[in-house]
Amino acid sequence: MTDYSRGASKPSRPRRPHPPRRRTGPSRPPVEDPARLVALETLRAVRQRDAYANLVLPQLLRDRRITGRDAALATELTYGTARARGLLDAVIEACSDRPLSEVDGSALDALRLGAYQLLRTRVPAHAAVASTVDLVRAERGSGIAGFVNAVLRRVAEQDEAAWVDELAPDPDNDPVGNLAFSHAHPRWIAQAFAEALGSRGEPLKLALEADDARPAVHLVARPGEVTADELAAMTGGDVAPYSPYGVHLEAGAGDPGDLEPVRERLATVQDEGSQLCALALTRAPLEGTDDRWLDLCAGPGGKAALLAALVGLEGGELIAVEKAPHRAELVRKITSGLPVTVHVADGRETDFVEGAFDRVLVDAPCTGLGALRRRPEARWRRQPTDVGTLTKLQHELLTEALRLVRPGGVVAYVVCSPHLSETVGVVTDVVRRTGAEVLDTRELFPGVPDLGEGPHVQLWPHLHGTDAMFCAVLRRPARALGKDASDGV
Ligand SMILES: C[S@@+](CC[C@H](N)C(=O)[O-])C[C@H]1O[C@@H](n2cnc3c(N)ncnc32)[C@H](O)[C@@H]1O
Repeated sequence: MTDYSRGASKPSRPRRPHPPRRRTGPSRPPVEDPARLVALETLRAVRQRDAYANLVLPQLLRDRRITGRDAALATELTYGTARARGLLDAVIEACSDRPLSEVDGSALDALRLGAYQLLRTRVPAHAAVASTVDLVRAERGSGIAGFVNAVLRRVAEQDEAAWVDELAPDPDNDPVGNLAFSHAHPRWIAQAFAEALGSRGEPLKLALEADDARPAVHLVARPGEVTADELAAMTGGDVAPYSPYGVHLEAGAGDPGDLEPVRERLATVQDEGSQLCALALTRAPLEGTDDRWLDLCAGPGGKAALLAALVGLEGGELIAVEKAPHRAELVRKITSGLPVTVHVADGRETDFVEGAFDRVLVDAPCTGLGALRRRPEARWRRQPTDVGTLTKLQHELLTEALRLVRPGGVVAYVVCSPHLSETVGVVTDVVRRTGAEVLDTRELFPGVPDLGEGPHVQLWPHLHGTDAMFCAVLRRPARALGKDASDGV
């Protein structure tokens, strides 16, 4: 039974709270709860200035020298709250006497943080409520604190499953809506997953569940510098199941940037799915020259570093193109010492001559729906209207890649999204326009199970433990490209 110690009375539906008031009384001692304070500040930055939680939080932790258990708690609370926002908001609204749009922004941040602890952590209910209310009181005074207290007490009356039963769409009438609600995904994203999986049942449930869990950190060992076995021994991680260069660290194992092999640039953080897609490009059989590779959308450079290390072992070179100057700088940094030339340019309008490259990677800008585990607030920020703009750019970049690769050369088209418009839709249309040959990409993912009917590869967190990366490998035919090839879309 919920413990309402700290002298609180039985929870009841909140009455209309007082308007925000400036504190006028004697100043209160600062709240000694560094983990929840940085969580709250990060959630505020996400709400107020569209910040990225996974950039703001690590910086705050460093600035305040928060480490160990406090850092782990702050990370769990911040990312968990940001991920579950839609579900939390529905419960908060059901417990409040007003629509969320009328709730003070900082009260809403605190309510989300408190509701997350109540519904999705083992923090005792009284501690979740009291610690959240204390933070609000210290910052905003007792009027808003009273409102937050009252709402959280109502939230605490039921567990997550009971709230889902009460508030989620009926599973018989709207199975996708029901799963979306209970796994804290916007409906349109759950629908996109359902279409890619061909399922509104168990596979969709497993995919959403995996997408809602905290992901393990994956490292990639730099080829020629260290093996995956050595890297695993150095970091205490496990050798990855599919990538010969991959190592998995335990979820929440601390900041991987602090690990010696990462500091020494023997390894970098990279999802195993990304490693496999970059490797698929290198594994496609090729006749003739094979020493000039192109990465057409290179920033921040994870795949460029892996490709450059591999082509460098054979005496070749990688050309990396990136449109955003600051991201091109990141590519320069991560690939320094490797045979790479970085160009700041639009990949659709480079100066390269037609057919200049043997292999080309198009790791195209995308919705990122396949990496929602790693970008906690992204699912609530992305809009269905983003898809159309991106697919146009994806078409144009893939078409240009097929022009820049030599006849007989190969292009890997990769997106971190399972959305069919960004994946099969783009590839099918470009293949139709250009006459490019579609390779059975599954053969370029040796040892990886559950790759479906092909010819393209769609990875999934629940099947492969990777981000939901899509990869299609195409070959430029020896004859001229289709007449529409240079028209784009
Ligand atoms: C999915 S990210 C690439 C990730 C990268 N390959 C890696 O593994 O680190 C897509 C990149 O394409 C860049 N980009 C967007 N539009 C572009 C364009 N027209 N030409 C070249 N790069 C572009 C974005 O700035 C972004 O850095």
